Amino acid sequence: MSESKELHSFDELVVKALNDKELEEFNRIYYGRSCHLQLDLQQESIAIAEKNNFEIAGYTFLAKTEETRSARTVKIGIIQHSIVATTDKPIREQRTAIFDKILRIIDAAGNEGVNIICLQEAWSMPFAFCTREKQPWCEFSESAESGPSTQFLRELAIKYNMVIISPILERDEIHGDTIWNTAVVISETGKVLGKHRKNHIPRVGDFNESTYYFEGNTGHPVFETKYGRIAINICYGRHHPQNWLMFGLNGAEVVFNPSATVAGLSEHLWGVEARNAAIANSYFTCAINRVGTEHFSNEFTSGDGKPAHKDFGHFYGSSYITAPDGSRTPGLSRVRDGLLIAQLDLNLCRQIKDKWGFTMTQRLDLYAKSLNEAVKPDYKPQIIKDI
Ligand SMILES: NC(=O)NCCC(=O)O
Repeated sequence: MSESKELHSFDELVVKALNDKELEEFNRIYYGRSCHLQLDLQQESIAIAEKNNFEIAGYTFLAKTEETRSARTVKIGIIQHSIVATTDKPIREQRTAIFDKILRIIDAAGNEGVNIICLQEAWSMPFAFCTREKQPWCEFSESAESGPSTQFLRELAIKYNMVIISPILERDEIHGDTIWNTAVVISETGKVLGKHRKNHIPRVGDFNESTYYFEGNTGHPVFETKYGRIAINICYGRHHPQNWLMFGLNGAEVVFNPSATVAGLSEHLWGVEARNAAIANSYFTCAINRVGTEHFSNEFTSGDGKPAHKDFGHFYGSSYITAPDGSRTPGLSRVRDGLLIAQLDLNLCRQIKDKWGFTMTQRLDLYAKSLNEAVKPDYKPQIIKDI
């Protein structure tokens, strides 16, 4: 299906199909709130979005007023975008074209006073891992501490007093020139606060990422920023509840899920996993997917019986944000670049822990013991047979 024939947006489909009363019921049952609380956006931001052809949307999540704690209001931004130059162009040209696009979107976010922003997985390059070719794609890899993406974003972080999460293809020159799929956290002072390397690497369909990099070795770090405690669960890690759990155990209040995933594979899972993680762990989650179809010069196959092809399929965008109570924003478009902003009160995390008690009742001690047994070579699964 060509891009123009792609469904524009799941939410648009629903809004078109339902009358006002039905839509209110749909929103209540499906999104956990009868109407979405819109965030008033500045005219200037809307103008930047129109001029540069990206969608901009903003929503609010409220928490109860507490007597002993003041509200901890923070504005979160997530960005989905397509690549700009074709994948046969020189690397610097491809990267600079993406930087130019992202600059405009971050300008709009800065204008909105966004405090923390996250880009999509491997945002500064095409998602070329489907090809299994090492050249030229490995050349997009860069130092997390001082590479072109970090240098570019560091200036914007300072300019807008914004924490920026930059998921890139990392080259670790100190440790054997190894390549990693890494999210770099840049603080509002422009300092690299730290990084997290993708824990779970897919081996499904055209996602041939294990050809390029290995499972991450950075554990489950939570970054204590000026605006709140944040973590990053990179793409395929969202299928693993334990990965989400560990970020929660380390105290995350917002977990970002920068992703790259395609329509044929995962779209029916997309609305479920990050949302479920928010519910199970009483934190906010931000699911971010890239958008568009990326074409490559040489055809490839992935041992899945599909005929050889030159594109990955359609990255369906649809980025969204979920609160700890399970309510969520509508998704961004399936076909357009977009900036989604949410104003949240982080106090909601503890309020939901108090209400539902999931962190209290999760029986970590029980599971720690059971898992310890289950990984032993002589483990006998606990099955009771009717014999
Ligand atoms: N980038 C990535 O990990 N994609 C895997 C496919 C999926 O998780 O939907």
